[in-house]
Amino acid sequence: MRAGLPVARPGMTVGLLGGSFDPAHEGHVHITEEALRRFGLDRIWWLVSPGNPLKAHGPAPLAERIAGARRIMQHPRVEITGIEAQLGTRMTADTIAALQRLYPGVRFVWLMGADNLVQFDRWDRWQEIAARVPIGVVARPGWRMPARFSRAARLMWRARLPGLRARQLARSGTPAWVMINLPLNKLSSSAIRARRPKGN
Ligand SMILES: Nc1ncnc2c1ncn2[C@@H]1O[C@H](COP(=O)(O)OP(=O)(O)OP(=O)(O)O)[C@@H](O)[C@H]1O
Ligand SMILES: O=C(O)c1ccc[n+]([C@@H]2O[C@H](COP(=O)([O-])O)[C@@H](O)[C@H]2O)c1
Repeated sequence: MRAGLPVARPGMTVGLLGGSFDPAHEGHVHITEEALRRFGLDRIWWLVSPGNPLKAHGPAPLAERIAGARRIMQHPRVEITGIEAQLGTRMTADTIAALQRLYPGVRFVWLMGADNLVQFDRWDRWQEIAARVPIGVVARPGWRMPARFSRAARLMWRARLPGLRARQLARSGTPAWVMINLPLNKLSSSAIRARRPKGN
């Protein structure tokens, strides 16, 4: 195990929530707590990303975003990490491949809000991601239907599990994905940034 990386034993189920977290907010906390429970995960690791490859403008400095995430998300089974910066990966497919090499026997699940499923087919090697790990999608206000009818969802339709089987997701063969409905939370980082006084 590389120094500074979180610990996980073979057999454990670990959800990965990647994001800019610029800044982290209660919506992230809410989906994390729900995902732990609804997908029956042992751990969730937040992967605070060096920067979304599809976004033109870089986010706030990584250390600042990690510190903000640690202030808001405090849970014994949740770890806030800068794994992608540590591993030198930027594309999710590379991050997952590296984690699977580093943690043999750990069952990873990729977590995302429904808005991310809508653009998932534009991610680098997205089908490789779906072949590597099951995917847990959580509903987000305004995005449930666009996600359901997205290109990625259509192409992966046969791999979809019904919501009632969400707890089996981590132990399912791939490709497998499920979209769960939660009490919705309207918060977003962009709305928080838009409310900030200019220059902050
Ligand atoms: N309120 C929410 N409900 C459901 N999913 C959410 C919510 N907020 C964030 N997510 C999900 O959390 C992950 C990380 O989100 P991210 O850091 O991009 O925050 P964001 O609020 O979506 O930011 P931005 O508004 O800048 O796009 C993504 O998969 C996103 O879909
Ligand atoms: O690998 C890709 O091509 C890719 C394209 C867009 C987004 N992602 C990942 O999706 C996660 C959510 O990104 P964001 O910026 O919407 O918070 C984050 O982990 C990004 O690295 C990954």
